[in-house]
Amino acid sequence: MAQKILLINGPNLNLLGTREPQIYGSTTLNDVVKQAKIQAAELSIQVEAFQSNHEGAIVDKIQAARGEVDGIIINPGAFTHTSVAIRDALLGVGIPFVEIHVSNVHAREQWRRHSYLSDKAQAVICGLGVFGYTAAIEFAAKHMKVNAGTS
Ligand SMILES: O=C(O)[C@]1(O)C=C(c2cccc(Sc3ccccc3)c2)[C@@H](O)[C@H](O)C1
Repeated sequence: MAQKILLINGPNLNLLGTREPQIYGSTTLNDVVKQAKIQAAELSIQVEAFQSNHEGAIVDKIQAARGEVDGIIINPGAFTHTSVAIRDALLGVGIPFVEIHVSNVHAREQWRRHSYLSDKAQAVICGLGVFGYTAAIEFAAKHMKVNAGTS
């Protein structure tokens, strides 16, 4: 039974690879998603990718994933540090999730060190650059349960 993972990227990540390469690298989000899907397919995992600059759209996507996916990989971007709504949506649907950050948020501004999600995440990956997405897919393949609703 193939696993299905929802990959969510938050605000401004559509600009990944186009600006601030010294912090976020030069790989575009499109390339990250392409690579994630190739890697996942080799692990018999289907990846659905979603990016939005809007908090409510991310909440709606998480709610719609209930019973549909076995796990969520989320880079919330700036919403990491602000969004109780995304926290509540993730807790509400009960889908295990991995929080990922391209940069090492703990080596940056103080305010980036707080996440509204980390204490509820299965894992938090940060500072690995876009390899963090690769690591997250590998983790998901091994640790995210197959949801009965996705048979
Ligand atoms: O490191 C991350 O992946 C992070 O989640 C990603 C972020 C992020 C995502 C996209 C853009 C930007 S800032 C930016 C804006 C335009 C062009 C390039 C970078 C920050 C930060 O808001 C977070 O604090 C950290």
